[in-house]
Amino acid sequence: MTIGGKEIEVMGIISPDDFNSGRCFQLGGGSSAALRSSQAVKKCFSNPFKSVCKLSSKENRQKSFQNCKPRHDPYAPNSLVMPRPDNNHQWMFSKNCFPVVDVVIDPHLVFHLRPHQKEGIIFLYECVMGMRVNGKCGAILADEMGLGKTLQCISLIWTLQCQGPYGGKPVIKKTLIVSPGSLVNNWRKEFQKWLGIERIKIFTVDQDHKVEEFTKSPFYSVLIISYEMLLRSLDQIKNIKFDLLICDEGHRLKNSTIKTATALISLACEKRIILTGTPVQNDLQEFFALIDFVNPGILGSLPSYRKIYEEPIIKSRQPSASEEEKELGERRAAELTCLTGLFVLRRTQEVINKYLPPKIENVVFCRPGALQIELYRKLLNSQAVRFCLQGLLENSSHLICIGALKKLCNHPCLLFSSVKEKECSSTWDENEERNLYEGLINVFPADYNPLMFTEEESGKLQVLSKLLAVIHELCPDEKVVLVSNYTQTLNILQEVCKRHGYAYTRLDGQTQISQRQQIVDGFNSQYSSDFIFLLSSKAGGVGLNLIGGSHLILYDIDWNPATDIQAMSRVWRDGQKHPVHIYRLLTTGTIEEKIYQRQISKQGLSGAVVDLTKTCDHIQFSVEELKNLFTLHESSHCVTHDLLDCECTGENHTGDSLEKLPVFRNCQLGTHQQKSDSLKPVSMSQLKQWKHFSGDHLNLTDPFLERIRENVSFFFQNITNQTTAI
Ligand SMILES: Nc1ncnc2c1ncn2[C@@H]1O[C@H](COP(=O)(O)OP(=O)(O)OP(=O)(O)O)[C@@H](O)[C@H]1O
Ligand SMILES: [Mg+2]
Repeated sequence: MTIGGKEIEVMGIISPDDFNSGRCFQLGGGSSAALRSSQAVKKCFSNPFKSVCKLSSKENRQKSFQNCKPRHDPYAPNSLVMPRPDNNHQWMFSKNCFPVVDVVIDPHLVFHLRPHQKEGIIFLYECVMGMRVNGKCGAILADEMGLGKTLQCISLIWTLQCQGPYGGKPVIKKTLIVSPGSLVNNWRKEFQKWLGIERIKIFTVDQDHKVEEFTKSPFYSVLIISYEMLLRSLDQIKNIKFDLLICDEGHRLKNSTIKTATALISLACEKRIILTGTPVQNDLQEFFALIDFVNPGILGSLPSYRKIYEEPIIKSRQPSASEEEKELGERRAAELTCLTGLFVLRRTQEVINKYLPPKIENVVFCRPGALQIELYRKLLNSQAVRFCLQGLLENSSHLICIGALKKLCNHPCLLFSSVKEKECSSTWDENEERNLYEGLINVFPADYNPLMFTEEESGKLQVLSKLLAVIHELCPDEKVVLVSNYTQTLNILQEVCKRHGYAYTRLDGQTQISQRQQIVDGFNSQYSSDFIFLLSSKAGGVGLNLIGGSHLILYDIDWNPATDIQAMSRVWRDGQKHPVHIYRLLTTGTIEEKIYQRQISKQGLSGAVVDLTKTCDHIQFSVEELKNLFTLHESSHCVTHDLLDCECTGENHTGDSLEKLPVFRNCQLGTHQQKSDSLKPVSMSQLKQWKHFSGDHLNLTDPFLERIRENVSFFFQNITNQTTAI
């Protein structure tokens, strides 16, 4: 037949089943199962006599086979033995027909491993050995935060470096680990923690230790480098033959056009592992980039992936989708999950809950101070806000208004400084900030000095100050991690520490990368005298272990729930000895409550909001939404509670424990594989199940909350691992 001027010949018929699942489009046109190495494999022709001839001397052959013993006893109790390769794998990879030898994880490591880590190591081993997907050696380990992805990788590296299934010959010689700058030394520490300093020689790149040193020395087998440094040393790195590449916090590779991604893609190494605590399936395009990075070509080209998977899946989710479209989308999503599930592994925090102490999570609604309320009203009445609500201003002007309100919630002195700064700026006259700040200065006392700020001026600061005092008094051995998104706010918090004489340490974007681990270690050490760790969530939210602290206070809220949840996970981790107390401070009735509601409502969960790189700039607001954002609720104890349709009057509503309720993730691949996922914020209905009470409630059993109740209008509380709660 002729279609569009082209002559077409029908060569065969695709079964509806193969078409609907999308299998007919995959490599070789077979089923996805054909990708598994256990199925028929293609192997380039090689001379079948070559290897036999080489070993033709019986003596030689026997000699070399005699040495082929497992490095550790596979039959010892509790031994962790890797799966043996099947016949096809042996046919593909066994050089010189060496006998198959058991690969056994070092018992020294096995002793420490949690069950999920043992499974994870087997999974990684099978992936990088090409035993799960024929001819592909990549994996994504997307376990939630704190599950010990580092230890799983270290176990893999140590094993592959000393052992292999064919004649016991090591599989890898050199490994490249790329991580965010602040985690480079954490990797070094973890290597030392689990393997000591003798077993494996690792090299970390920094200002004083250049890649050349690694290249010249035969001792080192592992190179750890930050993403930034990698770009600078790419030429040298390209000249080194790495056998294994690990990208920590690798979700940053989700955009294949950014420099770091193109640099890493250009490396020849085919055994590639991405580590990330962030769910990877929230955006189908980004998902493709990550999958294509670890296993290039497995999903075909980007245009064909779009046509076969992305478009039908997205179409099927539209309310207007026909039954047929829905069915096709679901089948394609199922096929994609099935295919990628072979080399993507994600376990949730629940698997380590039982090893962790109780976690007491509080959302604390702080009453704003009088000056805050007055300034808030003034800002809402400004011309800039009014123009925003009429849709009259430029696209981004609402962001300026939101920024000002958020600053005010943290402390009025921050707003004062911004106004003063702008007054001096040359662009002030044309700037819409002028419309926003007009007349604001008059609300401040005439002699207002931002450096002499008081705690009473900010509801949250007052609560914070009391909270620190009660922790210091009741738990003198315990420490606090104090988190903010803003350096300026951290300055204020630091000043509060100084005024009260609390010893503190600080990590923010300006902290030298080389010093970061030292600061973290200092704080975690039992000998440290620091009481407070001031942390910028943008600089240190991901990957850090701050188990020295058992109280974590989130001073401000981010649009992106993932930023907050990442920060909150820094203390409730393996190794934590004390019950963990988390306090999330919000100013009652203000924009902070609105942002919180957005985090936990359906709307906030749409799209890829659980992605750390997404900021407020990505959010589109309708005029209706802006109206809601720019409203101050002065008479409510808690607007969030008002929205819950809860019948209680704030009289200690003891909800069910959150643990009983499933928490669902927002996964673009559909509902069929949704699982509990703690990176996703609680939903409105789950929050309703939390214990909650107004600040006026009489019987507060929590001594910490008791001390701050005067400035608090409402609390929500949830305890995880309550059975062991102290
Ligand atoms: N089996 C174990 N026993 C005791 N401690 C462990 C074990 N596994 C990991 N840890 C410790 O738990 C902490 C968290 O581990 P790690 O930093 O590897 O988490 P992660 O999965 O990379 O989390 P994130 O996504 O936040 O980076 C580390 O201090 C690590 O030493
Ligand atoms: Mg990590």
